[in-house]
Amino acid sequence: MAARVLGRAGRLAAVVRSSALQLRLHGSAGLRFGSQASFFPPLGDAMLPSGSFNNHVALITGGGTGLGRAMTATLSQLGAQCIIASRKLDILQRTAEEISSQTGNKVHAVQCDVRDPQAVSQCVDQMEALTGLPDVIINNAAGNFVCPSERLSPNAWKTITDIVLNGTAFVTLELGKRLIQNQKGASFLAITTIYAESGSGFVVPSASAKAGVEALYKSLAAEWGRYGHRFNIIQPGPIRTKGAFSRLDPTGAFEKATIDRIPTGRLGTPAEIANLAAYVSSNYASWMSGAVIRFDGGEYVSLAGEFNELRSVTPDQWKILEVMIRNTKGS
Ligand SMILES: CCCCCCCCC/C=C/C=C/C(=O)SCCNC(=O)CCNC(=O)[C@H](O)C(C)(C)COP(=O)(O)OP(=O)(O)OC[C@H]1O[C@@H](n2cnc3c(N)ncnc32)[C@H](O)[C@@H]1OP(=O)(O)O
Ligand SMILES: NC(=O)C1=CN([C@@H]2O[C@H](COP(=O)(O)OP(=O)(O)OC[C@H]3O[C@@H](n4cnc5c(N)ncnc54)[C@H](OP(=O)(O)O)[C@@H]3O)[C@@H](O)[C@H]2O)C=CC1
Repeated sequence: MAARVLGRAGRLAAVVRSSALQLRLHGSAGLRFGSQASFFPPLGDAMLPSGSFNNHVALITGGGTGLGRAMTATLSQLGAQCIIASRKLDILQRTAEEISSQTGNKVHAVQCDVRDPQAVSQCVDQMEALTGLPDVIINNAAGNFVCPSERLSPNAWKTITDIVLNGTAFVTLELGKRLIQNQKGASFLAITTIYAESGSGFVVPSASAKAGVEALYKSLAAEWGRYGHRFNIIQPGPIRTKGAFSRLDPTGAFEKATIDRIPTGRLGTPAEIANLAAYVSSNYASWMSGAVIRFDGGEYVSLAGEFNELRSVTPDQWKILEVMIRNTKGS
């Protein structure tokens, strides 16, 4: 009897080993990762009641493209007057016109390189003249690319950390000081990433800078509540944008493996993060400050758990593994 069980167990161990190998080579074995996505359909409509941002002014850095554009569209649809700011004025203007014509609410385009504190100050001057100081600030602008750290030049390091950490700090401090002077409250939101928490090889300047942004926002949440300011952080998982995917997965080789490890079986969508950003920035979230919200379909915990690859073990294989485990006597 024992020999029979051990024989079956040996065969099963070979099957399990070979499944794990297949999984590593081809991305899926046993349970099909990805089929579960049908349980988690992305919804595209604005979630908050219409008019939630009436009489609100929102500044979105990097609002001309990708996730910033989606956040701008949602806030504008909900009644906000938006200002989008980044380096490329032509792209900003095109986005501003498209969104304004769809929502009927004005979107202003303001050129600003967030690495330059003087440019940031001028951008805020321009904004004050156009709309007055904002109620909502979303620090979304970023730069990134995958690169082995030993290939990074000092200027490559400086470029990313200047956009992400210094840029966020310059925008936040400039607006914070003026808001305080005017005794006006505001919601500040920073878009970071899940690896701000874990760190990650091959995007080390971005990981370091995003971790700094999180420390900045958590610190100011504690310090500036007394001025009526809330500070929150959203850590997105992978959401397809040209800006991110062309610099982080230029050949598309990692997309399938990425989706396979996401428990909800799919990438996020710009509209989903826009809804979350709108909620966090709205008065419905007026008690939320200092929060770090991971929004990644479960990717972070999936990457973290040492045994998570056992998802590829089938129910029949589990029966045999259980027998093997139960038959173990002593240590
Ligand atoms: C599904 C598959 C998985 C993939 C997706 C998973 C995503 C999950 C987590 C995602 C996190 C995402 C975080 C993000 O931040 S994405 C945002 C990406 N968007 C952008 O980066 C937009 C803006 N970017 C840019 O403008 C440029 O890319 C830039 C390089 C960041 C800045 O441009 P600019 O100021 O013009 O700088 P340059 O003069 O071109 O370069 C400055 C120095 O950097 C060096 N350098 C540039 N590119 C590279 C590279 N690819 N490798 C190495 N070094 C690089 C450049 O050489 C300069 O240094 P110097 O030569 O020493 O002067
Ligand atoms: N997409 C994803 O999977 C994920 C994205 N994120 C984060 O989401 C945010 C948006 O990224 P995403 O939409 O994907 O990528 P995009 O490249 O579309 O967005 C980045 C924006 O930052 C602006 N920007 C870059 N450098 C500067 C600068 N020096 N001054 C002002 N603006 C600048 C760019 O505009 P311009 O070139 O005109 O300056 C661009 O609009 C980023 O913070 C990113 O780190 C985090 C995790 C996952």
